[in-house]
Amino acid sequence: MKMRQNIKLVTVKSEIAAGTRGAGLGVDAMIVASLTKQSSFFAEHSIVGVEDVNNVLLKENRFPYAKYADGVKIVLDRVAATTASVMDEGSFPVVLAGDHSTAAGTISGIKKANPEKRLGVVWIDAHGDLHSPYTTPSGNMHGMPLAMVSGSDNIAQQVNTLDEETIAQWEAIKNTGIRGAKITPEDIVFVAVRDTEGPEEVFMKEHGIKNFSVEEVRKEGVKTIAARVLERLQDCDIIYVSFDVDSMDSSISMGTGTPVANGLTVEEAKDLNALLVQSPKVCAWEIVEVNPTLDKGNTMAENAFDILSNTVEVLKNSKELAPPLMMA
Ligand SMILES: NC(=[NH2+])NCCC[C@H](N)C(=O)O
Ligand SMILES: [Mn+2]
Repeated sequence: MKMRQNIKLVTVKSEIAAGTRGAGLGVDAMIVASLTKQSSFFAEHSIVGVEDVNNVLLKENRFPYAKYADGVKIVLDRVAATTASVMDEGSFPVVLAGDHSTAAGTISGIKKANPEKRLGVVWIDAHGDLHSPYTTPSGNMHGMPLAMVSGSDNIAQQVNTLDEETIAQWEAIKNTGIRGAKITPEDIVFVAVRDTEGPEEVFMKEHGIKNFSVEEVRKEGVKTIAARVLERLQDCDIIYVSFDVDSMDSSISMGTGTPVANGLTVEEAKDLNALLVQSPKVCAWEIVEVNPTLDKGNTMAENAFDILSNTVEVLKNSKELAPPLMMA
């Protein structure tokens, strides 16, 4: 069975790790966008839904430096289990999620299904999402997925003092899917990152994490950048691409929780994702952080849906590794 002929949409309407409310509505906003565009995309692909625990937002948060960590752990476990089983059955996971913390669940699931494989990550985002509870400026766990999966506390850059319970939650989160780190920081490549804090910057430097800036993308062209991204991950066996819509410019749409100026255009983001998924090593793709409650009209979701449907179309028509991935 060919994975790419068997796309599985994994929907995760979770928003508890974002600081602003509404990202949980992002998936439905993309479905609305597909209807506006009279597309049958959501009828053409099978969908598996991961249940959220957004009701925890009605309760008091107990972890100031890892907000709703116990709820985040529940969602990550579910996303990891679903991603692993989608891959085990020979399907290709396309994850549509609310806040970006879910990416840690996806990565954990990929690694669970492919424990012997070296996994590389392409992170297209305005943010580095490399914080731990020890360094976070906000306590919002959507700023932490890459630390979760690389097992990084970044203690050298510690700014927050944690209580025992927060430490226990964080340790549990780092062991999602399989025990310990799923990736090494050296196997992360950033595109369009332009809003980072000191501890993240030190960490990036320490581990030689390359960011292809928006300026570089514009100067060298999307095609060259896609090739350079993949070249940096050439020693990885499989690759996961994570697309945060805040990688795009905030003047196009404010429909995301943490918008940042000077981002990618919709066309650049669309072309970049399409070029990346043509690599046979790409084994999962994710789109996150659409928040229609912050938008004018449904602009962000409409752009996100264009990128989603185009990426899936290109995926289906491109070569993949010989199945099963374990043997490749
Ligand atoms: N996935 C995201 N939108 N992340 C935004 C993170 C912003 C900031 N670095 C923080 O940790 O609070
Ligand atoms: Mn992000």
